[in-house]
Amino acid sequence: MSALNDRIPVTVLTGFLGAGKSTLLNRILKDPVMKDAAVIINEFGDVGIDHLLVESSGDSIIELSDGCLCCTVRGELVDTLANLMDAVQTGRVKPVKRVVIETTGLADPSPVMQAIMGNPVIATNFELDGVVTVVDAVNGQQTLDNHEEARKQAAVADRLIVSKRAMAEATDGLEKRLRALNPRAVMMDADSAEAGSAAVLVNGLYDPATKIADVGRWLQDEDAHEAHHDHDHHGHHHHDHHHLGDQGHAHQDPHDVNRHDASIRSFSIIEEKPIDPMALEMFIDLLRSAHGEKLLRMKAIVSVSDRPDRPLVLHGVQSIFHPPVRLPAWPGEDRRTRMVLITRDLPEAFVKDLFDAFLGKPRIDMPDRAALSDNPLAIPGLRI
Ligand SMILES: Nc1nc2c(ncn2[C@@H]2O[C@H](COP(=O)(O)OP(=O)(O)OP(=O)(O)O)[C@@H](O)[C@H]2O)c(=O)[nH]1
Repeated sequence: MSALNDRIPVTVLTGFLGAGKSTLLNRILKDPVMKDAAVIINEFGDVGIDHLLVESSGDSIIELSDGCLCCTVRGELVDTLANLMDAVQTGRVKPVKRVVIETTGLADPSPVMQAIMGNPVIATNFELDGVVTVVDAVNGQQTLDNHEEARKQAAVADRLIVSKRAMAEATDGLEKRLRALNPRAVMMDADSAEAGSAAVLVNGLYDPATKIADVGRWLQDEDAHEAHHDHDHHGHHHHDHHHLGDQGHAHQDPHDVNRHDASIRSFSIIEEKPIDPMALEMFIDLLRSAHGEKLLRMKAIVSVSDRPDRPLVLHGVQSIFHPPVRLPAWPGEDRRTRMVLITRDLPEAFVKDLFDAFLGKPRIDMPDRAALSDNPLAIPGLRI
C-alpha cells in the first residue's frame, strides 16, 4: 500500500469538557500552514456554537450534528470524510493537506480513531496521524479521577497539552500523573509557541518531508538498551523528553499512581531477530481479536524475515488496524522490531509472553504457538 504516503493525515484533538481545545485550535488555525487544513468539529448539546468560535477565514470548517462523535455520529464522521475526499477529487474544494477533528469533551477517542482506520474507503484516503489531548491544569486531576474517558484521552495521546497552568496552584502532581499514564507523549504548555503552531498536529506516523516513519518520535524516549527479555517490572525505561520541568519519573512505585490509573499501561516490546510473517500475523490477530478492547493503542515497526531490509509499520486502535505499510528502508540505524502498546487491563507480562509464544520461544508456563493460533480473523493486507 504505497498509496499510504499520499493519504491525508488526520489529527484528533481531544480533551475533557472545557479543557481548552477550541482555544488551542484557534491559535493553531492562525498558522499560515493551516490554510490547507479542514477542521471537523463535533457539537454536543443543542446549540451549535463551537464552529462559530473557531475563527477561520476558510470555508473548510465542517460541523457534525448533535451527538457525541464516539457514538451516534461516528457514521456521520465517515460520511463527512468521504464527502470531503469527493469534493477534493472533483475539484469542488481546494486540496486538503490535513484534517483536524475536534471531539467533544466527553468522547472516548478510540472509536473516532477507529472510524478513520477501520473504514476501507476512509483508510485509503486518510491516515490517523495522531492524537493531541488538552488537559486542564486546574481541573485535570479531578477529571482524571472521575472520568474514564479523560484517562483514555490522556493515555492514547501523542501530545499532552497542559492548559491554564497560570491559574493552577501547582501542576507537579498532574504532570506526574499524566507521565505515569502516558510516558511517551510529548508534554507541553498550552501557552507555549510550540503548542500553538501547526507542528503540534504532526505526530509522525510518517514524517511528511521524508515520507518515512518517524519512529524516533513514537518511541520518543525508549531506552535503546532495553532488551526484549528484560522483564523488569519497572516497565518502560525512558528518558524524559517532555517540556515541563523535571518531574516525570515514570519509575515511580506503581502504588504511587492514582488507583484509577492502575489499569492503564504503556510498554514496549523489542525484538532483535526478524520475525516470521505468519507468526507476526497470528500474534496481531490474536491480540486484536481476543484482547482488542484492552488494546488502546499499538504502533510498531517490524523487521519481517521475508524482507528484513524493508520494515513493516503497524498502527492500531483496539481491534482496528491501518493496513500495514512496507517502508522502502529503515528510518535509522536501529533495525530491531519495536512495538509500543498502550493497554487497559492487559498486563505487560501477558503480552510479552504471548509474543514469545508466537515467536516459538519456549516457555514452560505458556501454550505453544499452534495452540494459540486457532483464530479465523485476519487483518486485510497483513499477509505479505
Ligand atoms: N487562562 C486560561 N484559560 C484558558 C486556557 N485555555 C482555555 N481557557 C479558557 O477555558 C474555557 C474553555 O475553553 P475552550 O477552548 O472553549 O475549551 P474546550 O475544550 O473547547 O471546551 P468544550 O468544547 O466545551 O469541551 C474558555 O473560557 C477559555 O478561555 C488557558 O490555557 N489559559
